[in-house]
Amino acid sequence: MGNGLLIVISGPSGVGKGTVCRYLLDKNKEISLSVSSTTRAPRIGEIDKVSYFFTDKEQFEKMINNEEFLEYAYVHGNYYGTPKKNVLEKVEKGQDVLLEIDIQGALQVKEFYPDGVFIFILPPTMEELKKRIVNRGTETEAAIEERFKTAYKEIEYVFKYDYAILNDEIELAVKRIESIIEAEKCKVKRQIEIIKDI
Ligand SMILES: Nc1nc2c(ncn2[C@@H]2O[C@H](COP(=O)(O)OP(=O)(O)O)[C@@H](O)[C@H]2O)c(=O)[nH]1
Ligand SMILES: Nc1ncnc2c1ncn2[C@@H]1O[C@H](COP(=O)(O)OP(=O)(O)O)[C@@H](O)[C@H]1O
Repeated sequence: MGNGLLIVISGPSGVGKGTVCRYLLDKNKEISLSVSSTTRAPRIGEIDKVSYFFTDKEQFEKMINNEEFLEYAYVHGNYYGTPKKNVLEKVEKGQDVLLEIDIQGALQVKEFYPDGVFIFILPPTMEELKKRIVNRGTETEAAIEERFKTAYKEIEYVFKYDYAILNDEIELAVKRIESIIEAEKCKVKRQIEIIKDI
């Protein structure tokens, strides 16, 4: 059994990463989601240990010092990190693991795991992106402005990724990601053992 896929998804705030990932995971039960730790306060509807491991700055910094993170970053005034535990073990056991993380984190993952599949989600337009952040209704006006301003800088990093997915329609975006996963699994380098056995 070869390795599973380490799928990394990034994109600006409000582009629909969370929504697209939820649809993808609902339809593909074999993909496991890496739950991140964060010092951000939970939004209404978010569940501790399911949406994120919600923690405080002191605890997070302790985890950094104990090298408990695969990667971490400071985003929009808060820490976010992928707990090391499980992710690589799962991939090595052949399981596909999904990381929904920011660009700084994705670049760290790419450094030591270049075999990952790096996907960037794009909005149809910047106007639509703004509309989505505003309509989600989870952020203060200042937080919306901060996220929107950062979005312009973030989008420039699309060129560091393997794939760009336009999130115009959720179902279409999910289908595009499923096609990428399918194609990645067909790569010769991922089928060496199967090919040898023919
Ligand atoms: N580096 C890193 N970024 C993360 C992690 N978890 C979430 N993020 C990113 O942090 C950013 C802010 O996430 P969040 O507060 O949920 O806000 P949203 O993007 O507006 O939904 C997003 O770009 C997430 O992809 C993580 O474990 N590591
Ligand atoms: N393809 C889409 N078309 C219209 N609205 C969308 C689409 N994808 C997501 N949304 C909406 O945009 C808002 C932001 O989505 P969310 O998944 O929270 O983004 P992110 O995780 O990237 O910050 C939510 O209100 C969501 O319902």
